[in-house]
Amino acid sequence: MWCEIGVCIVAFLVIRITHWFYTWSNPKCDGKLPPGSMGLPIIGETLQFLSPYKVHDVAPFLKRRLARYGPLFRTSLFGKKMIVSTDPEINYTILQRESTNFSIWLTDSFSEFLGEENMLTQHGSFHRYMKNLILHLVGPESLRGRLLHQMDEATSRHLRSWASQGNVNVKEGIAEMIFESFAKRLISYEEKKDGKKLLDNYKAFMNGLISLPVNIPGTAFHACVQGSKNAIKVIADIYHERKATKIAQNDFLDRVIEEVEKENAFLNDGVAINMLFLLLFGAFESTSEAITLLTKFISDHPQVLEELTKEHEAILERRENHENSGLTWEEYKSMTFTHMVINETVRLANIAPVIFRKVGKDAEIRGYTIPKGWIVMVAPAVAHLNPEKYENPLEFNPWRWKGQDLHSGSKTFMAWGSGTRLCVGADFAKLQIAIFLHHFVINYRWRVTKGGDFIRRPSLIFPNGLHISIAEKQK
Ligand code: HEM
Repeated sequence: MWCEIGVCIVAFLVIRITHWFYTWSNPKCDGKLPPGSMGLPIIGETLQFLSPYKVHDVAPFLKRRLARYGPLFRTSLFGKKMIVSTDPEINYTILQRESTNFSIWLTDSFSEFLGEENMLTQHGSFHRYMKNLILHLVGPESLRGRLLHQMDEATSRHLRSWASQGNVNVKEGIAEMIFESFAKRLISYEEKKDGKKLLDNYKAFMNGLISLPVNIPGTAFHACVQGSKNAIKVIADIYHERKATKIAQNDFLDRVIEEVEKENAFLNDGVAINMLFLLLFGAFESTSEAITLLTKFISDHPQVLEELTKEHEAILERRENHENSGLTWEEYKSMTFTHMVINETVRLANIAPVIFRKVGKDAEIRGYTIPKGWIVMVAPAVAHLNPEKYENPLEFNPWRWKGQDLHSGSKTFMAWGSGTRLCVGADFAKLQIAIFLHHFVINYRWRVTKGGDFIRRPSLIFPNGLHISIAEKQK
């Protein structure tokens, strides 16, 4: 009898598990789902998606499914049901329809600590208000005014210090440089003086940002959550102290507190602190990745370095007072080849290789249903590396941008995003890259000594940094 009961239990379990597998693999939908595979229950195809590769090419995960299912397919990643779009038209439509059908979605690592009160998940008038507020910090007016001068001074000072050391890891050196000047401008934080390890906590946060959401000590996800909590705590302490003491520091935090204290204020303490945290993260990590990759590219392509040097030396020659005057906005705007190099770098870097949106209501696209509650993963990197749009797409060739509009995106160039969520820091990042190049190519001799290899998961990682030897040019 026990034996029969045992057989019944096993049979029951087999049926339940088979049923579970079946319903997982064939999700219900009022319409026709795009083709694809949901992978294993819960983990879906996350491990395949995160498996590292070493070329600036379309991720093998996407390539294989694109070949098998076409540009729109279903899968499951990070425990969520997903539709992946690699098609530029569909990507564009989805990113334009933010707030109506497709709202922003953050991986569990992000939302775990940001909660509901964060600027990224805001919509409509509140989102527009936040964007305008941030533009006071990094918009063209601010860049043309104080920031250009501050960034110019900080960059030239850091490069001099690199040269006095003789060697530097560009990835770390640039990240520290941008972190230092941006944290100062944002909340008057100085790592050396305040010593609260804000930068280290950011690094822990970034390392686990795209990882399986397993919050157990020892996992990247756990370190990520801890790092973000610690970083937010440092920022919150600075915020509350400033609010209590009311001692103005002439930084962005003064402005934020002014907004919070307005009658009927849009902004509250929680959103303000999260915004400061996100801005500092956005500012230094992405821009330092772009500059590191760019340094590697120009080291591998001497003719690009030569053309850049010509452009920047010509700027100096046109200046009336060579020695003392810093870079001007007009000079920056005249850097046509530099902007071609920046576009080519961000096209290949694919710093944001995928962008996520949550589906608010069922949508029909090309005869398929994108069901409410699912996540859409837009992959602009596929268009950036499409040979039909970019000849020899894996080649670093800034000249391909000649004669093209260098300052706006398109369906096949979305390195800065598209639609209402277009990167608010794009002008800041481009200016920082241009200022770096200006000093780097005019004043220094340098060569790569170590590192420069990268992996993608699919975000860009430099496991060994990029080390250069550097010395001032003899004039
Ligand atoms: C090379 C550098 C950078 C790249 C490639 C980049 C790329 C992007 C992309 C693709 C988006 C759109 C995300 C989406 O649609 O969900 C975005 C949004 C954003 N970026 Fe950047 N970014 C860079 C630098 C910066 C900098 C320097 C800052 C801050 C100073 C910044 C702040 C932001 C913010 C706050 C958003 C959200 C905008 C919104 O929700 O409306 N980014 N960025």
